[in-house]
Amino acid sequence: MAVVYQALHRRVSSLVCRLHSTYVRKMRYLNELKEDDSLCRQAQTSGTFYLFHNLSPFLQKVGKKYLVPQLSAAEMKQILEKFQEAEQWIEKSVLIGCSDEHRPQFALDLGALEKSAIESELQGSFTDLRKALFVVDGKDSPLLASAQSLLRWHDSHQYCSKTGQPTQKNPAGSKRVCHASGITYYPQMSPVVITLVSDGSRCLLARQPSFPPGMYTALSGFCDMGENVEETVRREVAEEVGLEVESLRYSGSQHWPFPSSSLMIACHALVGAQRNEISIDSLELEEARWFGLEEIVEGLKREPRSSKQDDGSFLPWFPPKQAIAHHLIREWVQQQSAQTA
Ligand SMILES: NC(=O)c1ccc[n+]([C@@H]2O[C@H](COP(=O)([O-])OP(=O)(O)OC[C@H]3O[C@@H](n4cnc5c(N)ncnc54)[C@H](O)[C@@H]3O)[C@@H](O)[C@H]2O)c1
Ligand SMILES: [Mg+2]
Repeated sequence: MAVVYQALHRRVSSLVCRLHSTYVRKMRYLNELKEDDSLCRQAQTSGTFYLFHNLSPFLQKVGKKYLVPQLSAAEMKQILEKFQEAEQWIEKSVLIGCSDEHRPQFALDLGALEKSAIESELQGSFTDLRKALFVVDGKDSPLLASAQSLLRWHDSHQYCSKTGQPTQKNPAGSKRVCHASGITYYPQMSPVVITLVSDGSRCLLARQPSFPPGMYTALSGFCDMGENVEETVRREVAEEVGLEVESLRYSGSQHWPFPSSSLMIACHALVGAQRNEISIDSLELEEARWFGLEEIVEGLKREPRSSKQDDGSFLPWFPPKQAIAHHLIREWVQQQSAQTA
């Protein structure tokens, strides 16, 4: 009876869904896959798979382009049959999206297999995510970033933190359950604010000692428990550069996979033009300083490689367009240019 009811429910849902836009249908379908384990198991057999090896995504270089191949379940089966360690591989996959035609997309980490053997079988290479995000087509970057974050979360949540017993993932990978304690764990992200501080005519960028030479970016910091976004912005700016924010404006947000999974919340903040003396927290920052419009415009044109000078020093350059810091800096340029026009 339950099976008949479920089938009927799906049929009614699909009829209702046809009345909705492609986007709404897609989101409803993905949600169903997360909630309905048998539907998700079926979907695995008709889905496509993005591959990772110890969290590095699989890429194929074709000419000058780096492609992110998606393999069908049949192709996966054919390849993985050759590897003993790959038994029950499909159960380890996690749902990461679906095409407009409702072909589900999964991600799978093949870290249990020998990397070079699987690379030669697949004719491509597993590439560090920090490199991969910046060489693949723009539409593939967010997918790789969120897939890696989800795979990382599963890898580090295999045991219940209360009982120490193994946790089990659902087929979609949208949660893990400890059957001993009954606790359900959901994938987690850390909220982080990123703030471009301006004093009205200049903006403030900083460097941490671990940054590549010459790179400056906006101030960032993890939200503390109980804080709202405004409080984190004010605290981080006070802690890191000793300034008091007078007003702030939300700009946008981005999922960021480094060092694990963060939700970057980007804001513009204003400090008083008379109260703009920087005093840096030298435990976190190596340098922080004000940049004028011209210097920012020049810096945006520069690439890391072209920033090195003959004497070995580096001219300032800023994060690439894949990072939300880049958009904050561009927005500031537009705003300043409009003011001075
Ligand atoms: N996408 C972008 O444009 C962009 C730009 C700048 C920074 N970021 C990201 O923002 C993140 C945070 O910036 P930050 O390093 O200046 O933060 P931060 O100023 O809060 O300092 C980091 C320190 O905070 C502590 N901390 C508190 N909660 C933490 C948590 N949940 N996870 C890890 N550490 C925690 C740790 O001691 C850590 O060393 C960085 O990891 C970086 O990857 C992204
Ligand atoms: Mg910081």
